[in-house]
Amino acid sequence: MTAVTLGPEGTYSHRAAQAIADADAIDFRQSVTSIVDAVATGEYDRGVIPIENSIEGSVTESLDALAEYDVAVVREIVTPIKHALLAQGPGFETIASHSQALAQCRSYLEREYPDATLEAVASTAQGVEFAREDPTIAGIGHPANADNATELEVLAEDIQDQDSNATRFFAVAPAEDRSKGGGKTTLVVYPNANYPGLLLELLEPFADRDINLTRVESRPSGRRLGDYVFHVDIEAGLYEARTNEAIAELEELAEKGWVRRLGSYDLEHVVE
Ligand SMILES: O=C(O)C(=O)C[C@]1(C(=O)O)C=C[C@@H](O)C=C1
Repeated sequence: MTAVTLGPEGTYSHRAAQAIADADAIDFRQSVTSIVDAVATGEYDRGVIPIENSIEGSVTESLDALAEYDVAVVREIVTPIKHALLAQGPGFETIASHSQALAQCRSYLEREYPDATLEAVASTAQGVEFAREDPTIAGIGHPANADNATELEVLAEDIQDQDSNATRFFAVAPAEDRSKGGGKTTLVVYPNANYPGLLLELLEPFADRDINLTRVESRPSGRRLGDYVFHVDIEAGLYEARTNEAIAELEELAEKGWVRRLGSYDLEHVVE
């Protein structure tokens, strides 16, 4: 199986991807959208993208790509995120990392490096690569990025603002690999409507059947201000009658828009 994820080598996405693919069968792209695109077109069997972080919340580019492309979600992977500060030495002026990582270390950076320039780059490993090439740049990423790299020092470890920092990833697959088996299901709903109680009505079919929601996110539809697409994760599989009944009701409520079943899947924790 070939997989594609956010590169270069050494990103957290890369670490998560190793839960579903052999290390030598993983390729890299520079953005989440290009990963989802490469899976939707069948270029890869699987893609691994970050969805949500326990400190910083949704990875909005991923949600928007899931709403735009016809792909399946086939696995959820949760990993702890332990950030280190990596540089050639203490004389750096700029700290480069993924915007999510910079945000997850906000308090540490304000306290320890209030004068440093923060630069958002495509991924944590990309920032570390810049630090490897330039002594005025430090990167934030997994400490293993410094292994076998004589030019890089780990200046500080565990710099994230909460010890419990963790990120949830989805393994995405071509639409035909969509599965009904698994304890969770992801749906994307575009009601194309706006009236008092709409969101309450959309969620009631699940409450009525005792189906627990584990995530509800709204994203702008991009069509007009105040018009939303909802991302809903439920603790039930598409193999269950109650799930299909709830979705049938949801489809009636969203008759002017659409409901997409991204598939059912199981959760995997990656410890390191
Ligand atoms: O830059 C990386 O290492 C990534 O895999 C991306 C990403 C993210 O988008 O949230 C993944 C996990 C961490 O939360 C920080 C960054």
